Amino acid sequence: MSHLIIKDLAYQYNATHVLSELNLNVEQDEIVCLLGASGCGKTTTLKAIAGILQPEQGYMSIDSKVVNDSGLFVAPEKRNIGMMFQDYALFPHLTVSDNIAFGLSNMSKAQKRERVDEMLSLVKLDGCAQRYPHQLSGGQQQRVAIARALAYKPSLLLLDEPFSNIDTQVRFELIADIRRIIKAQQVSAVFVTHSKEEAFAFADTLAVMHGGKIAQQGSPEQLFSQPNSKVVAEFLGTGIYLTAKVLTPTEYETAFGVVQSLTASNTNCQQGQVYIRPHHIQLCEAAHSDANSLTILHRRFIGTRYVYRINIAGQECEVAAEQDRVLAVEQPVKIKIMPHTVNFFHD
Ligand SMILES: Nc1ncnc2c1ncn2[C@@H]1O[C@H](COP(=O)(O)OP(=O)(O)OP(=O)(O)O)[C@@H](O)[C@H]1O
Repeated sequence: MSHLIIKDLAYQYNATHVLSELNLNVEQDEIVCLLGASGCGKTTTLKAIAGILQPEQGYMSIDSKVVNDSGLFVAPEKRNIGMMFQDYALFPHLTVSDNIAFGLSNMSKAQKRERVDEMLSLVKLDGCAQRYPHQLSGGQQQRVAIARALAYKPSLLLLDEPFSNIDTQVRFELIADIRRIIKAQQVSAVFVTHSKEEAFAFADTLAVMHGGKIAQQGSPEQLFSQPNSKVVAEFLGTGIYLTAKVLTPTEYETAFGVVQSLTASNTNCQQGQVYIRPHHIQLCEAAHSDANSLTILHRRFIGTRYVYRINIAGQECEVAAEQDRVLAVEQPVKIKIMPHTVNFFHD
């Protein structure tokens, strides 16, 4: 049985539908990331889960307890949810220790101290109990925020862009740490970001939102290699579309040769488009310029190698060259599409 179940959720702001027919499942101990373009409804979904917003319709249960249904709405404070937001939201006038203890009611002083010490050790801030938030780095403040959110053992944790204020250099270290902390506490979590890199690093499962719904939910690998729509394919990474004719379940004819797929498609369509990601395209030198060759528009050094900007079928993309060869701008080149699990979308 899933820990969080959302069925057919709808919400509107001032008669504008923001969420409609939204379905989402979060398993016990699972971290699900809501991912999507700005304004697609991620924060609204979190607020609906928290009970800060009352949905127009829909069913929702948390840990087998129904919190939303027709004629039923459970108040936020009765949902046993922990929250963590991008701006830390720590109380500036309280010490780290008092911030963590803030939500702990119905506990003796000794129990509170024990729980705070346990949380400080979990987030590796043992020596910082008496400091104030302004005496901590951004990453340390987020560790306090997660300690506070987890201190009263919530049933579900909601995180809204918790890493967006953190310096890029330490961000991925913090992401790995907070993931470890959440896993150690065996709590289910819903995390919101617009960064797919953060989503890949933090979540077990991604749920890509589009048009107020979940367009697809699955593992990062599944969504990246088998997107169910162009929206999901494009959101998870750049690529180009090539007009394609289905020759066999594993072969697609394009203007750049036959593209081999490593998995068989079960489409009945003959005609459509294949979405090719840059890392499946290889550039090779062309002896001379002809109708089938392309031209390098720009060359960029990225530390370990060069990437080249070319225009393929009217779409610009950056691709790597064969082996370690260095190619020149305006040099004629050909492309080779490597065999891979091809994403085919019918017309
Ligand atoms: N209080 C509000 N009143 C009216 N419209 C709102 C309100 N809050 C959000 N919206 C609108 O609802 C839509 C969804 O907003 P939401 O904040 O959920 O998106 P989001 O996916 O979290 O975006 P972002 O990634 O930019 O934070 C947007 O079009 C937004 O302008």
